[in-house]
Amino acid sequence: MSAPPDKSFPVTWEELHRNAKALAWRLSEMGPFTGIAAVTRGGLVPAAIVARELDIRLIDTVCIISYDEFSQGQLKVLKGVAGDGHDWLIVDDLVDTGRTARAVREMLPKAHFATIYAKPAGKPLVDTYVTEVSQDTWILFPWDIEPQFIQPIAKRRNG
Ligand SMILES: O=P(O)(O)OC[C@H]1O[C@H](OP(=O)(O)OP(=O)(O)O)[C@H](O)[C@@H]1O
Ligand SMILES: O=c1[nH]c(=O)c2nc[nH]c2[nH]1
Ligand SMILES: [Mg+2]
Repeated sequence: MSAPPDKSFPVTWEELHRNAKALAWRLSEMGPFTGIAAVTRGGLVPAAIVARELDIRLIDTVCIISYDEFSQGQLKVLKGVAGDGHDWLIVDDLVDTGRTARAVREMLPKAHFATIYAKPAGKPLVDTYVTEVSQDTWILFPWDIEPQFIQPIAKRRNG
């Protein structure tokens, strides 16, 4: 198991819900969208929230493996979506290096690509996002974490 980057950005379920709704508000001024392609697995929860807000019932998945915990591995596409993405919305939780977004965009070039979080390297690949996070920060999603004791910052600094 590789270690997480030093800087982390933990996200609670409430924050995620709020930010996914903020994304839906922005997207509600665009479209309308025929359906949503959720990029698994991280895009599944945001896609469910956006689908509920925009009353979209047609949901498909683009299934991609890119990271093994914190390290980027070989990109593997397990499943795509038919068509060129015209009038479709792609939803993922975040763009980091942009490698996943690039691969999905090649599959569905006409779709609108939306994420909740964007790091600078991936930002140009996204049409709509809510929050920018610095490149050296790891976003910790609520499904990947649980509450536990953590050292005060001063003690962490002194080794
Ligand atoms: O911009 P990139 O550097 O390509 O990184 C972004 C992608 O990495 C994560 O997926 P991951 O491969 O970890 O799979 P998961 O969604 O199943 O957690 C995240 O959900 C994005 O899909
Ligand atoms: O949970 C995650 N947090 C991140 O910051 C990230 N970047 C790529 N893949 C990621 N997964
Ligand atoms: Mg993902």
